[in-house]
Amino acid sequence: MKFSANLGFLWADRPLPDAIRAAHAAGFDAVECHWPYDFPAAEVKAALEETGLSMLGLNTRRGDVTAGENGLAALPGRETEAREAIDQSISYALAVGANCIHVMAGFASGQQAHDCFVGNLTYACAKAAPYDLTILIEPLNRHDAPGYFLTTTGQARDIIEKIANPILKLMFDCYHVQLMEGDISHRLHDLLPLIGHIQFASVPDRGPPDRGELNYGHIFQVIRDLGYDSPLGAEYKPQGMSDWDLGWLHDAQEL
Ligand SMILES: O=C(O)C(=O)[C@@H](O)CO
Ligand SMILES: [Mg+2]
Repeated sequence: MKFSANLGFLWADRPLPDAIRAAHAAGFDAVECHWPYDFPAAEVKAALEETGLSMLGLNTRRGDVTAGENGLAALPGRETEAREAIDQSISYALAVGANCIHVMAGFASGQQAHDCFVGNLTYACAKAAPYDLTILIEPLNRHDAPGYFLTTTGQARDIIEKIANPILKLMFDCYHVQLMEGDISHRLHDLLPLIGHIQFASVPDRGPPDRGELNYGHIFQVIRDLGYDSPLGAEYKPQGMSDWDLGWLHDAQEL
């Protein structure tokens, strides 16, 4: 199996080009990031070319982070900013050769927020379609992101089916799904046609996948047996030296 290092959490203390080099040295097959915009795309692209890794995905910017914002796309009245963020993410993705853009919804609720999110995602799909990019939406769990608009795979499925554009897909983050809904194996099976990317971390501490309440040895085999062969995103937060032991990676790459 193949694995992507999420550089929003792994080697996050380094400039993004150096984090890409570290992921390559550690044996990852690909990388992905959160918000790369502070780093010149040319430097990121050069590090990708030097290592041979591809950048799987990046997120739209969150808005006013100092005010606690976590995305703009479901915020009624903020459509102009949300669409600028989408445009920015597409430009950056094209500059570095990234495949997927995660359009972040933000903290909101209700029908107006739903309609706003659908409108902005429809815009994102129309803008991304000529470039063979995938637009992702990701349910986040209520412990880490209380008040976030998108929280369950059912809600994401409804939105994806309503927009009905094949480039709009689900980011299935096993960590968030376990915290909100559980039943990971059945959900992976049922949602497979809608899934554009899979991420993972231990539950509940968001550490490496070789501990916690989920058995990733089993889940990785379920994913493999489903015929899903894209790299899986290691999106976890190492907290101590032992969390940098990547034995799990080399074992899972043999599956
Ligand atoms: O938190 C996650 O999970 C992510 O995948 C981020 O990109 C969004 O906050
Ligand atoms: Mg995630």
